[in-house]
Amino acid sequence: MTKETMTQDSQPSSFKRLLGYASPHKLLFFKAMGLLLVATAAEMTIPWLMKIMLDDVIVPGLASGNQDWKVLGFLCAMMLALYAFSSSLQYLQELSFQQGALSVVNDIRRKLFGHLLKLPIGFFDKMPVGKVVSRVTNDTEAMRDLFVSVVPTIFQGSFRILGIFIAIALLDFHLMLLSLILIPILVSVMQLYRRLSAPIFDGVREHLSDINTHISESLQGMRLIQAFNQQGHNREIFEQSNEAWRHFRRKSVGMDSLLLAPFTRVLALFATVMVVGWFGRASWTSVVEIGTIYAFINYLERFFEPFRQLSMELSKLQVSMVSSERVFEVLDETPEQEMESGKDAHVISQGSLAFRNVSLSYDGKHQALDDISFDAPAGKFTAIVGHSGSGKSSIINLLMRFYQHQKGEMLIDGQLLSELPDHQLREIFGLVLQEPFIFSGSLKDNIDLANPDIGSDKVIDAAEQVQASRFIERLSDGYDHQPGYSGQSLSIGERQLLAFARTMAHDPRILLLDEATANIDSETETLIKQALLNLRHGRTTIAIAHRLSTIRDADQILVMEQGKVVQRGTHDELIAQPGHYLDLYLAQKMEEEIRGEGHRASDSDLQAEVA
Ligand SMILES: Nc1ncnc2c1ncn2[C@@H]1O[C@H](COP(=O)(O)OP(=O)(O)OP(=O)(O)O)[C@@H](O)[C@H]1O
Repeated sequence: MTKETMTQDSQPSSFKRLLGYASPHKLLFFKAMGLLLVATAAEMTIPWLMKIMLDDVIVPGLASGNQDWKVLGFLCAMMLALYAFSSSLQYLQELSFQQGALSVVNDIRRKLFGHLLKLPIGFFDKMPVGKVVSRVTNDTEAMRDLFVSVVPTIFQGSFRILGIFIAIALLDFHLMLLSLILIPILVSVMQLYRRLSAPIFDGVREHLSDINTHISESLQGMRLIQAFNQQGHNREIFEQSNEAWRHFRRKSVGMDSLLLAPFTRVLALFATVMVVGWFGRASWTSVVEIGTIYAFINYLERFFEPFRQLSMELSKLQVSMVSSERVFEVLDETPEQEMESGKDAHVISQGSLAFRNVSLSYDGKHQALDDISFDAPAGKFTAIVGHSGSGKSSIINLLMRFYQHQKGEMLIDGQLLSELPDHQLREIFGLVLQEPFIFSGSLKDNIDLANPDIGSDKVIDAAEQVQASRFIERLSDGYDHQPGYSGQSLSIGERQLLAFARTMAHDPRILLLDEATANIDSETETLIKQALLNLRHGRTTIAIAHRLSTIRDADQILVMEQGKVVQRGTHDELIAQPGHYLDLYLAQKMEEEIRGEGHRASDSDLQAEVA
């Protein structure tokens, strides 16, 4: 199915679905529609009063030379009062529609964000941050228009058209029948507009979201852009997206002004000619009252007004339908298969882990993990090393249930890991990422993560145990310090220590560490090493290690290569045999020597150790 046909076919169901979101606020919408009906009825009565004033008061008064000023004044006052009444109700109905629409958008945004939080990590691999942001903000905002202007206009327009037909029928039934031919013509043009404009509006939204993606990526990578002198290149990419957006937007404006507005004007002219012709023919046989002609022309003008308004709303309708589809597309993504939170937690007393013939492929083609088996005994330190892309992080991804493996099984204390409810799984594992993420909020907020079981004492205790308290207490506002967006006011080492404190405070049974590769000064490095020792104490630990110097004390080291475990043993065992580990070890030693860090192991030490 092409995108175009998909957009066409899915619109009615999106429309229905969107209306479904209005149902919790139906009272507000019914109130708004009631007000709109009364306001429109009051407004529609004005030409009829005018007809009465002309035909029954003014014309007879002119003929008899005796105007009835009292009735004339009364009718004028009635018309003014009706006009004021209808205008006030119009204001109130707009207010109610706006309130209803804001509530609907609020509900959709809440649902969308809640849904995003449950989506598997794989979804975010496919969809860039900017696009996701665009769906939660711009697209939901565009959906608001549907309730604020499209639905009220359709409703009011239909009511007006019906009222006008009744009024015209009362004035001249045959002419009403003749006017009916205008309806299928107008409806067909609107259909044509809908078909032609859907892909154009889709293009507008798509390019807008490309612009957002590009802006958000550039802002996140601003340091790199400036450091690599990429400003010009970035501006070019941005200008391309912006130009593409302008192209589609211009097309959409062209559609509005070319197709709809002139067409309704031509049709209105044709209708006026038809009416004049009709009355011209009628006046040969009967005397037509001037008020009737006035009312007729007035109603006929009003007849085109709803179509003109509807045609203007059609573009908004298209935008909101396209936006709704984009929002529903995200809502229809299957959330991570959630193990029921009510399900009984398993008893995990030891925290031993085992992989049995586990395989994982992210894309169905390339094996990231290929038939992996190992045991990580309770309370012991298991380190994983290997070249970049060998599959180290994939092991952590599977344990945290960020991705689903295709073969094999993972066990925790001899029970299937897949049977553990989500909430228990995430409590058991403490994850420390290579690049610690710092949320906006205070240092305390970043340690307790709003967990009600973690009080201030526990926060301070955790920070002390991993030695983060040293830098925190040096700050004038201590634990209340706001480290800024992504923790920018903290050094890399401080961010690491803060992440350790966070994990320590949550007291997990099993630690999953992705060791930081960033260069930190030797004082911070010593601090971090000590903090890690404290953090690992009494916990099963699986650590991805990039620097072999940090894993000499590991109880076992798994060496990975192209998704397989190719060697396993302790540091001493592994450097005593040829293989990947020894190669890695020698390469790193050499690198340290070259960087002048060889004071820890001179050439002769190295050779002695290897021998
Ligand atoms: N989200 C993903 N989608 C598709 N492929 C992925 C994804 N994550 C990793 N891969 C691929 O799976 C393989 C193993 O990646 P993994 O991240 O586990 O390696 P790693 O040893 O941790 O590498 P590094 O040390 O560079 O972090 C690589 O070929 C990688 O390109």
